[in-house]
Amino acid sequence: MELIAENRSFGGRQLRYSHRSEVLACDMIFAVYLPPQAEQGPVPVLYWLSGLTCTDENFVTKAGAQRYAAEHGIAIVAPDTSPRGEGVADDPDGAYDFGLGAGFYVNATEAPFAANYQMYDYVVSELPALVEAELPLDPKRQAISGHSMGGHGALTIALKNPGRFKSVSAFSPICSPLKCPWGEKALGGYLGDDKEAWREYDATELVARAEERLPMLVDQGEADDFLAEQLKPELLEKVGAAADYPMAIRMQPGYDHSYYFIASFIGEHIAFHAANL
Ligand SMILES: N[C@@H](CCC(=O)N[C@@H](CSC=O)C(=O)NCC(=O)O)C(=O)O
Repeated sequence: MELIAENRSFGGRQLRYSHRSEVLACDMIFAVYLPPQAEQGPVPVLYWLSGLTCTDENFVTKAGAQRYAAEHGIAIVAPDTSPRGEGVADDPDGAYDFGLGAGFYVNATEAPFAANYQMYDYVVSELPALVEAELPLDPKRQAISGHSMGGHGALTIALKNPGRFKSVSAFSPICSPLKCPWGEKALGGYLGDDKEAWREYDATELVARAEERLPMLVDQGEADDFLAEQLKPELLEKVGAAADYPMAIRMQPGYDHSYYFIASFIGEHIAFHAANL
């Protein structure tokens, strides 16, 4: 991997790398924040998955997470949200909710997307192996979080990999892609018409059959324009209660879907992960 940008931040380093992804069959860019504690030895790591239209940069420049990551001695790895580059298939109409910037953290099986859109394997396997080999990260202390499409990614990846993460959190996650327009479009496009395959990437389905009980924190703004149609935290809450899965779902009055919301609570999310790492 090649270092392409570096900025000192809260005593640590905000880094940006490019690399060739074999899994995605394209060049990729990702961001890493290393707290000052990483100078002394391996530190725990939080993976952050961003939402629709984002690159690795939205979270890094807007969330204000570095202050809290430095305070708690946690590294943050923030990948891009889809494969990139010439030849990578996109939404035929250039829509923002499918294709580039909208990989949904699944392994596509449908042509032409299957050639590059393997974001689940990229986030679960290829990227962690790369950063663990090159940077002072402790693979035994991992957590995962994300926003909207990335909240769906964080919840599903944590639930599908018991024993891997110490905690999971999400801001405004798409709680059931099986039951919302964003999810129906993306899972249909990447996985085809067989909804059995979709169930493997739906947090409500995965909570219902989960064996592990992972500390889980979800924040959702009550003034979020996407809340009723796309996000539906009530579905996650209902299945969590039925499965006796302990989760904190906090409705936050007045907050919308933006990074102003994320920046307001990212400190609490990082403290939550720090307490479990
Ligand atoms: N219509 C909007 C939708 C894009 C949007 O709101 N993206 C969110 C994530 S939504 C769910 O995954 C986001 O994080 N945007 C980036 C940002 O920096 O705010 C549009 O295209 O404008």
